[in-house]
Amino acid sequence: MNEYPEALTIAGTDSGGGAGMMADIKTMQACHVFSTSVVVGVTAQNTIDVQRVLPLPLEMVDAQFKSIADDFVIKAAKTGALFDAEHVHNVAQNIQRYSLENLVVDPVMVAKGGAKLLTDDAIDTVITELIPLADIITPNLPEAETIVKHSITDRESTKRAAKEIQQLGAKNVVLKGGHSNGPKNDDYVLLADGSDFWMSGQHVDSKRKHGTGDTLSSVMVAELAKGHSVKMAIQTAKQFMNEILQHEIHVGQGHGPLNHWGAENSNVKI
Ligand SMILES: Nc1ncnc2c1ncn2[C@@H]1O[C@H](COP(=O)(O)OP(=O)(O)O)[C@@H](O)[C@H]1O
Ligand SMILES: Cc1ncc(COP(=O)(O)OP(=O)(O)O)c(N)n1
Repeated sequence: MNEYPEALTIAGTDSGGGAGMMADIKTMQACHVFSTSVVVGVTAQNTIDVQRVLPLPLEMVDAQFKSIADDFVIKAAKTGALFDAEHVHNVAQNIQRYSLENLVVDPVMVAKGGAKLLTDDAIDTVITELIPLADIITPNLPEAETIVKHSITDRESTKRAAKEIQQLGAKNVVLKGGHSNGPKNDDYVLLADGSDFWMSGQHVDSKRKHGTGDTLSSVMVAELAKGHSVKMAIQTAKQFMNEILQHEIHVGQGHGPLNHWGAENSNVKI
């Protein structure tokens, strides 16, 4: 009988199948990890835009956490879009109630099309309640700027921001460079022991990048669930991203989804 580690995504759905929880589940499947899910909210979304957002009642979120805790052995988990302060608070409480370990926090704020997936007044709750629980946090550049409340313009300010986010309580910080304007897509990593490094990625000029952040953080969750180190999980995630960006699929008319099969016959060890 095959055994697969069990992991959890706590996030919102994307009806278009490219981002959010759908990207998480597809990624973990590609990494040979079994993904369970707590749906925090539902979006009506496609590759063009987000048309509607509906956070679920808190008691339904609680019920899903309980269902999972009653049955599964969750080795690693991640958070994605959490929508508002009430839901961020609820999720932080449930993570502690069920002692979820190996937590990757993707502090999703805005979708690529510009739709808000976190209200402005929820930022403080993310900072005070969720970030301190994170084993790894994976902000993109605008999210990191919102958290540290200053702009990030170069490598020095990137490093300073990562340090500030670590001081808020996240053990390891991956500051993603996908929104930088340069020819490179380097991500900066600051580990719990204070060591740091840059992960490089050649810029891929593509419209089909919907769900990049979800996919990157989900590989980390999958690799942590297998028992790999934080450093290895982060490096594998970047290799996976670099690989699948080379293998576009043509779905939808707007910002198309990534190809989660794209690393199948590659050298990426998943
Ligand atoms: N055009 C691109 N070429 C290469 N790598 C990219 C590109 N866009 C994003 N990435 C990589 O994808 C991952 C997700 O980054 P980013 O797009 O910044 O996150 P988010 O989806 O949360 O905004 C990072 O590792 C980033 O470097
Ligand atoms: C429901 C939902 N969650 C998260 C996102 C954003 O995902 P991300 O990986 O940052 O991808 P882009 O939207 O930036 O392509 C989402 N859109 N929907």
